[in-house]
Formats: sequence, structure tokens, C-alpha cells
Amino acid sequence: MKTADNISEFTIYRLSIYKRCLEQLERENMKTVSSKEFASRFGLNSAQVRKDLAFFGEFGIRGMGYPIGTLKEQIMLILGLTDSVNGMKRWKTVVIGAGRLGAALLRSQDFLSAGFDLIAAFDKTPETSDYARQASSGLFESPVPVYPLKQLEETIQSASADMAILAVPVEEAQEMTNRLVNAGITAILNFVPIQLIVPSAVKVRTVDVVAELQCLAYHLHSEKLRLQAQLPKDAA
Ligand SMILES: NC(=O)c1ccc[n+]([C@@H]2O[C@H](COP(=O)([O-])OP(=O)(O)OC[C@H]3O[C@@H](n4cnc5c(N)ncnc54)[C@H](O)[C@@H]3O)[C@@H](O)[C@H]2O)c1
Repeated sequence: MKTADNISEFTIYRLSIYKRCLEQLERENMKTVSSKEFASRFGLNSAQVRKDLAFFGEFGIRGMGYPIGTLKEQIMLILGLTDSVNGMKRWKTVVIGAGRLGAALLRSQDFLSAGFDLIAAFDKTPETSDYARQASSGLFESPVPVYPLKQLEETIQSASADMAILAVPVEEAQEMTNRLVNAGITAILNFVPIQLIVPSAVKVRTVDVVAELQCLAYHLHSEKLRLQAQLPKDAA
């Protein structure tokens, strides 16, 4: 089996998708699945699926396909969601900016079930932040504490936080990134529409909804151009 070091970023992303699909098959009590069946069931490219799964070696059973539970376990090991000694691994995550977006992320239960513990949030104005105001309603069972920025470094280090989610205004993003890196954070999920500058040892993944919409706009636009090009000249 290959290690996480020599798998491309795109493959790693697809593995996370495959894991979700395998969980769905498990819920349907399926035990094995062929790469072809798996691809057609979830609208995936079967050659790509075969190529990606080849990273895990030859543990597909000839004529029966892949054992679903074992494949999922292997993917979880590769993704660092479990380790072979302690089982399920938890990743301590902090959220920077507890405004509208930060509050929505902090309210979500999806992170917990996926292995990510949101242990703390930080905000320039913690008491009046959206999340702190929502939490003060008493509706959340165990609200995530929102700390002032002066406690950032100490809290991150004493809690041994692993990663950070960035949801601050654009003009604050680089400075907060520098502080996170200096505090020892080496993995950042960035929601801010800005290209962050970080040392090579720090991994940043940016979620950019506008860029995604622009990709869709491009596809709609190019399809329209393609259809126009097919029209007879006088109908165009
Ligand atoms: N990627 C996406 O899909 C997506 C979607 C929505 C918003 N965003 C981006 O996320 C960011 C937050 O958006 P929002 O709508 O939640 O804004 P918001 O104004 O509601 O919240 C921003 C929060 O950050 C706090 N803040 C300001 N400076 C800070 C600092 N230095 N450190 C910590 N906290 C600080 C503010 O007090 C506020 O609570 C923006 O950059 C926005 O462009 C991205």
C-alpha cells in the first residue's frame, strides 16, 4: 500500500468521496462491490476508481469486487481518520471568526461525526459575535467557547490544536494566518477569498464558493457558445 506522502491531492479528495459512498453501501448491508458497480452507482469514472483503488494493493476479490468494510477502513487509515493502534482519531480544530459563517460552522454537528472536534473559537469581539449571541440563547447543548484574540496562541498551544478554520474578514486573514502558523498550526481550512502566504510546511485548503460558481458559469457559457456554433448561419 502507498503512504499518504505519495498520493496526489486530487486522489486524496476522491478517497474522501469514496469513503462516503462506501458508508452508504454499508447502510444498505452490502458486503462487496466491484469498481464498475461502485462507479456506476455513484456516477463516478470507473477507470479512475480502479486507478485510485490500486493504491491500496490487490485486496479486491476476483469475481466479487472489493470488501466494503475493509476498503473503508483502509481509506480511513490513509486519510488519518483512524490509526491502527487507537482506532478512531480525533482532530482538534479551532475556528477563527465567529461571525455569520463561523457561527454556521460552529453549529454544525457534521464535523463531530467526521472526527473533527471544534474545541474553541476566537473573535475580535467575542461577546458580541454571532455565535456567542446564538449560544447565549441556551439552545446549544455544549456551546464551543469563543475567546478573545489575546488568548489565541496560549489556547492553541495548551490544547495542542491540530488545525484551524479561517472565517474572518479579508483584511484580517493574512495576519491571523501568521499568528496561527506562529502558534504551531500547520493545517488551515480557509474560507476567506484570498490567497494566503504560508511556509511550505503549512497546508492550506481554500473553500471558494464564488470560484465554484464561476466554474459553473463557464460551463453554461461554453455550452451556449457550442450550441450557437451549431446553428445555421442565418438562424444565429
Ligand atoms: N468560502 C465561502 O464560501 C464563504 C462564504 C461566506 C463568507 N465567506 C468569507 O468568510 C469570511 C467571514 O464571512 P462572514 O459572513 O462570517 O463575516 P462576518 O462579518 O459575519 O463575521 C466575521 C467575524 O470575524 C470577526 N473578526 C474580525 N477580525 C477578526 C480577527 N482578526 N480575528 C478573529 N475574528 C475576527 C468579526 O468580529 C466577526 O465576528 C469573509 O472573509 C467572507 O468573505 C466565505
